[in-house]
Amino acid sequence: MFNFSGDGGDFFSRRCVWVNGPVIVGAGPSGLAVGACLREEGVPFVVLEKADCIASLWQKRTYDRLKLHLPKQFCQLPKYPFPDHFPEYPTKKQFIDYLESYAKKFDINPQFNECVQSAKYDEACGLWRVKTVSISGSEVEYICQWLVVATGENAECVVPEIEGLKEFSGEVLHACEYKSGEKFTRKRVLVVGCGNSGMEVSLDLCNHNAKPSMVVRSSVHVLPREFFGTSTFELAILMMKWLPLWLVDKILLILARLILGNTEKYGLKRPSVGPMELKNTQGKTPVLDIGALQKIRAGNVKVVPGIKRFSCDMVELVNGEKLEIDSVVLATGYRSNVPYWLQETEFFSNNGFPTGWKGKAGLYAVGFTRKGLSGASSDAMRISQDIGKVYKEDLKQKKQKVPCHRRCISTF
Ligand SMILES: Cc1cc2nc3c(=O)[nH]c(=O)nc-3n(C[C@H](O)[C@H](O)[C@H](O)COP(=O)(O)OP(=O)(O)OC[C@H]3O[C@@H](n4cnc5c(N)ncnc54)[C@H](O)[C@@H]3O)c2cc1C
Ligand SMILES: NC(=O)C1=CN([C@@H]2O[C@H](COP(=O)(O)OP(=O)(O)OC[C@H]3O[C@@H](n4cnc5c(N)ncnc54)[C@H](OP(=O)(O)O)[C@@H]3O)[C@@H](O)[C@H]2O)C=CC1
Ligand SMILES: O=C(O)C(=O)Cc1c[nH]c2ccccc12
Repeated sequence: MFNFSGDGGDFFSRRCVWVNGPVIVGAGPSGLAVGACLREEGVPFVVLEKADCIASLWQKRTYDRLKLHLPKQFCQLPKYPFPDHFPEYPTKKQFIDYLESYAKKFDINPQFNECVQSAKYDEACGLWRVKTVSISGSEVEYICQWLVVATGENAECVVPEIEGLKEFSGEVLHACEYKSGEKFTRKRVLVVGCGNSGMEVSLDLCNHNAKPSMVVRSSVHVLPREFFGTSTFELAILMMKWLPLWLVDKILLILARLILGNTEKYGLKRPSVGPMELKNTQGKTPVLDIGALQKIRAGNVKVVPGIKRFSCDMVELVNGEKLEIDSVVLATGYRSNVPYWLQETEFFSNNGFPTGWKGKAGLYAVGFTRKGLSGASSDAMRISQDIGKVYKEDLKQKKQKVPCHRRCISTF
C-alpha cells in the first residue's frame, strides 16, 4: 500500500492510496476467506470494512440465541477447520470466535470504519478507483488492479412501506435489531415474515412468554433440520449429485410430510416450486425448523395472513380481522447494497447480484451464489487462484524486465 498524499493536508481533501494487489470490500466471512486464500498465494491485499469489526452481520445484526442452521462442515472457511470440540451446529459466539481467530491466523487487518461509497473502473489507466468515507468524514481513494466484492447478500435490511405503519405507536424493529424476547414478555408482537428469521424470532418470543402472531402473506417451505439424524441440507446436496432437482424436491417434500405432517393446515401454504429449486432460482431459503412449528401447532404462535394496514395500536389483516398489538418485528429480509456504490451494470446486473464469481477487468464477487457459507468458500478459492496466477506472472515479468511502473493520474 502506498500513500500518494498526506492525510488531511491543506490542499488535498482526499488521500490517494495505491494498493499492490486486490481491494476486498467487506470483512464478513466471504472477505476473510478471500483474504486467507490470497495470503497463501502470497498476494498482498487491502480489506475495507464499514463497521468497526469483522463479521458485522454476525456481531451486530443477529439475535443472541442464533446458531448456524447448516452442519459445521458446510460453514467452515477454507484452510482452517472449526475446532473439533465445536458442536454440529455452532452457536453465534463460537462462529464469531472462530472468525476472529481466522482473521488473526491469516493476519487479516481490515481498514475498519471505511465505507465504500463508489467504485469505478478507470478505462484510461486500466485500474479500479475505490472511494471510501470514514465516520469522521475523511475520504480515501484506493487505486488497484483487482476489486473483490464481498459485501454479502444481506447488506441492507428490507423495510417495506405498509399503510399506517408510521402511525403505529408501539415499537417497530427489523429482525436485524432483535436481540432477545426478554423485553417482550407478555407483549403481543406481530412478526412480519415467515422465513428463517420470522420463524426463529417467533420461537424466541414464545420462549420468553411473549404472544407472537406471524404474518404469512404468501407461502413457505418448512423442512425439518434433520431427517433421521442426517441434516436435510447434507441429504439434499448428496441427492443433487445424482438426481434431477425436481426429484430431489419431491423426495424432500415426501420426507417433510412424513416428519412434520401437513403444514398447510396451520396456514403455512407451500410454494408451487420445490424448496431447492426455489433456493436456486429465486434465492428464497427454505425454513429449517428448529422448534417454531411445534409452537405453531400448540397455538403459541398464531399464523395470520397478509397485512392491510396498521393504526395506532392495531393491525388490520387482508381477511378483515383486526389484532391489537404492542410491537412489530419486521422479519422481511435483506438485499444487496452493490447497486448503491458499484458503477458497473453488466456483471452485477440483477438487483445487486452478479452473474458469477468473475467479471471483466479484474472484478470479482464472493458470497453471492445463494449457497451460504460453503458457496462463499468455493468462490474465495477460485478467486484467489485466479488473481494469484496473474499476480505471480506479473511479478516474474517485472523481475526479468526493466521495471515498468503503471502510471496513474489522480484527480483530487
Ligand atoms: C441471521 C442469519 C443467519 C445465517 N445463518 C447461516 C448459516 O447458518 N449458514 C450459512 O451458510 N449461511 C447463513 N447465513 C447467510 C449469510 O449470508 C452468511 O452466513 C454470511 O454472513 C455471508 O458472509 P458475507 O461475508 O458474504 O456477508 P456478510 O456477513 O454480510 O459480510 C459483509 C460485510 O461487508 C460489509 N460492508 C457492506 N457494505 C459495505 C461497504 N459499502 N463498504 C465497506 N464494507 C461494507 C458489512 O459491514 C459486512 O461486515 C445467515 C444469514 C443471516 C442473516
Ligand atoms: N439460524 C440461521 O441460520 C438463520 C438463517 N437465516 C438466513 O438469513 C437469510 C434471510 O432470512 P430472512 O431474514 O428470514 O428473510 P427471507 O427473505 O428469507 O424472508 C422474508 C420474509 O418476509 C416476508 N415479507 C417481506 N415483505 C413483506 C410484507 N410487506 N408483508 C408481509 N411479509 C413480507 C416474505 O414473504 P414473501 O415470501 O411473501 O415475499 C418472507 O416470508 C436467509 O438466507 C436465511 O436462511 C435467517 C435467520 C436464522
Ligand atoms: O442460511 C442460508 O441463508 C443459506 O443460504 C444456507 C443455504 C444454502 N442453501 C440452502 C438450502 C437449504 C437451506 C439452507 C441453505
